[in-house]
Amino acid sequence: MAAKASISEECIDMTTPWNEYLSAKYKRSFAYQTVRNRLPVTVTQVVDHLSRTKEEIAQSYGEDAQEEVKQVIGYLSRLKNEMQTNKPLTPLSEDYVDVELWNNFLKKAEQEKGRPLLWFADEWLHIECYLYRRIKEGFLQTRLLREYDPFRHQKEDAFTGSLQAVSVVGNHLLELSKSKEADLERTILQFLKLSLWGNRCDLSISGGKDIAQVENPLDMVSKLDDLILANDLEKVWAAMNSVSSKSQTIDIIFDNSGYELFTDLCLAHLLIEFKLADKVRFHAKRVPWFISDVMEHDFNWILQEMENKSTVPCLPELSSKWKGFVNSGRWTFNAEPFWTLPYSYDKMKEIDSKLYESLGESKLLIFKGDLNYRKLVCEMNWYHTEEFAVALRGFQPAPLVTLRTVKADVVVGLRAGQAEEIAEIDSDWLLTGKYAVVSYSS
Ligand SMILES: O=P(O)(O)OC[C@H]1O[C@](O)(CO)[C@@H](O)[C@@H]1O
Repeated sequence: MAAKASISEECIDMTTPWNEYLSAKYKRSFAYQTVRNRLPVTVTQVVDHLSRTKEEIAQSYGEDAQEEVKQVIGYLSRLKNEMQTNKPLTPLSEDYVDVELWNNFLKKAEQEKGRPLLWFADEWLHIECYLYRRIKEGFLQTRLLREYDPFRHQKEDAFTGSLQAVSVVGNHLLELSKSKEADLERTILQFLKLSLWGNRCDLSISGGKDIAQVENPLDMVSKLDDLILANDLEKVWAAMNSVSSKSQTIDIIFDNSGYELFTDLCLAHLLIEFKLADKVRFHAKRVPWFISDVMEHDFNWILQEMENKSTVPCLPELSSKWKGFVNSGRWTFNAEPFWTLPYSYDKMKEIDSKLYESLGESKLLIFKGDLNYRKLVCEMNWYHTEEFAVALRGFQPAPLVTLRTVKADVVVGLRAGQAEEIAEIDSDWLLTGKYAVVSYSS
């Protein structure tokens, strides 16, 4: 079959049919809005940022970096054009750890479809992941900017803009961990909710605009329970509180930097302090991803930034504690390439059996955020009443939970009639992060 070129030929004026994969080919879907409007804006913002900061970049990376910035800008402009004109997805070419895996994926998809993948014809998950990986490729084509993260400044601003909320949560955490009378279950549930609602603060949904936690988060989370549409928090607590014969390791698969990362680390702190885990393994991204996702430098930066913030006394204290967790191996940081491949998690066993087996050693896997959710439920337009365990399609290396605010039009595990009731009062309910789901499966 020949690859069609124009978007108007490719796209159908309808919503996504039930039990189909989400795709920009359905014009009345969030996938379409994203590929048509939101992703080009993301690319433009990177271009603007590079143009604005090329002198600063040259100061840090050397004079030759100015030319390389121009080269990346040219590359990104061509990439945007490819997307906007529905061109075929081309193989990756630069030398990098995941190139073969990505190219195998693209080749296999082409064989199956009898044509290359197209921006407006194929699965949204694959397309959106591919865009972020191509942005990385623009930098890989340079000599000096291979490791440059064009979203780093936004991620750092997001944390600095949330300092007030960070300080409230940080003080509360220190009080609780020093208190002899803290109610373990209540405390863990509260911090699970802080980490859940921390996922509202992501830069990809806000189109990269400043997003910070400004409300008092302790007041906020106590009022939001009605907005958790599927709520397995009690089961999560039971899983954490159990003594597993396998291990006392808990894994957190990170989503965003900034305030959300801070809340995840607070939760990890309590897991160690309250002896619910003897080790917490973090999993993050190896390449700049969905604007605000955590990378190793973001993790290191937040610990350092906290150490330097002597105006907020709880932060240096927490930083020193957390650096201690890292140095003693009770916290480990991993950035496996699988997390920035396009695959949904039902494919992990086949594509990265080592990672699957390693996750299998865990007492509990905590998946943060919307994209992890999309990958868990294979990004299919399931009926909203479908069971979470069914949507996982066999992905169950260990007991797992998703802490996700709803920012894409896929959600499962609701009771009959619930989706219709919410849609009646809030037509955008799937897209704004106002609602959340906490779904557990063992
Ligand atoms: O940071 P999160 O929670 O994974 O969200 C990523 C966001 O990016 C999107 O994928 C759209 O670009 C949304 O579906 C989602 O809201």
